[in-house]
Amino acid sequence: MAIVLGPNQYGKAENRLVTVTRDGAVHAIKDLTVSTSLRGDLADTHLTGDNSKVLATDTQKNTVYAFAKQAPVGEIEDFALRLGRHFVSTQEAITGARVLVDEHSWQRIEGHDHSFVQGGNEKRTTAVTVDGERAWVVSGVQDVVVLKSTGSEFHGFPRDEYTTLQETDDRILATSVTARWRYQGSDIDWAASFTEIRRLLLATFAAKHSLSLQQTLYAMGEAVLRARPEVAEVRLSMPNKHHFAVDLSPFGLENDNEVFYAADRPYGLIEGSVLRDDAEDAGSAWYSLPTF
Ligand SMILES: O=c1[nH]c(=O)c2[nH]c(=O)[nH]c2[nH]1
Repeated sequence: MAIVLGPNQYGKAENRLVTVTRDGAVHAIKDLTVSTSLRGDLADTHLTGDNSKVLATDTQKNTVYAFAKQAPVGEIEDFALRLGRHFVSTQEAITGARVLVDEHSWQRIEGHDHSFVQGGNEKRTTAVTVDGERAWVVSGVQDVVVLKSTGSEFHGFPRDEYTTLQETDDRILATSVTARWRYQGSDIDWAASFTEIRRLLLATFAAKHSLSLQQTLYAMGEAVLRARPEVAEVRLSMPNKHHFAVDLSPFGLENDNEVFYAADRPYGLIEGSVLRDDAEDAGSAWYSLPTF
């Protein structure tokens, strides 16, 4: 038996980067969390401690900030591609890079040139994988909390000796959508694509009469794939944020689907992928991404 080194990568995780673009008195900000990971001929440092091929994680961090100064950050996909290609093309031992960027949302305070309000927890995300000459882009949106107060049913499920859930033809449906979509190619109008995909996801959640959150999940992915040829696959992770109608009968009151207990845990967790059956292969696009 021999013991060998398996897959490995290393980098600087969660660099917090904020840029201010000064267009006269009117400023724009970008608030990003950037993680870099490099792969390649890295056995020496693991086996002997020889670091001659190890571009320090501190250097990777510095590169993120220097790149933000040297050219406009632009769309997160472009920024991640620039960084990933830089590491692979300038370090002989480095054959692959993974760059994750989360963009935190800020909105201008109405009428103000340089004051902003944070737009909640929602994040726009990208995960760029560079492997030699090839690159994969998986972008997404995280923690988009949505709720519909009707248009959702759940019934027809099996009843065994442990089943207590009542069937319902009218319930609240609420979830926090995390979606990631894999692009085919990298010559894409990232901003327009993101805006439209986010709109399609929300419009479908709202419009689809739901018989299960699973059905809603599939419909959301399908809507994106039907409308956006640049997307090969959509992965969705959607916690079912249960809202239970409160039993008001002890107080002599009827609850006509108006008063709910919003449970925070446990929650159903519905996850799935919707994809084209002729999509180009995913390579290492999803490798070590925090999706199922
Ligand atoms: O949309 C739903 N899907 C389920 O699988 C499920 N299970 C459950 O208890 N409630 C729900 N709702």
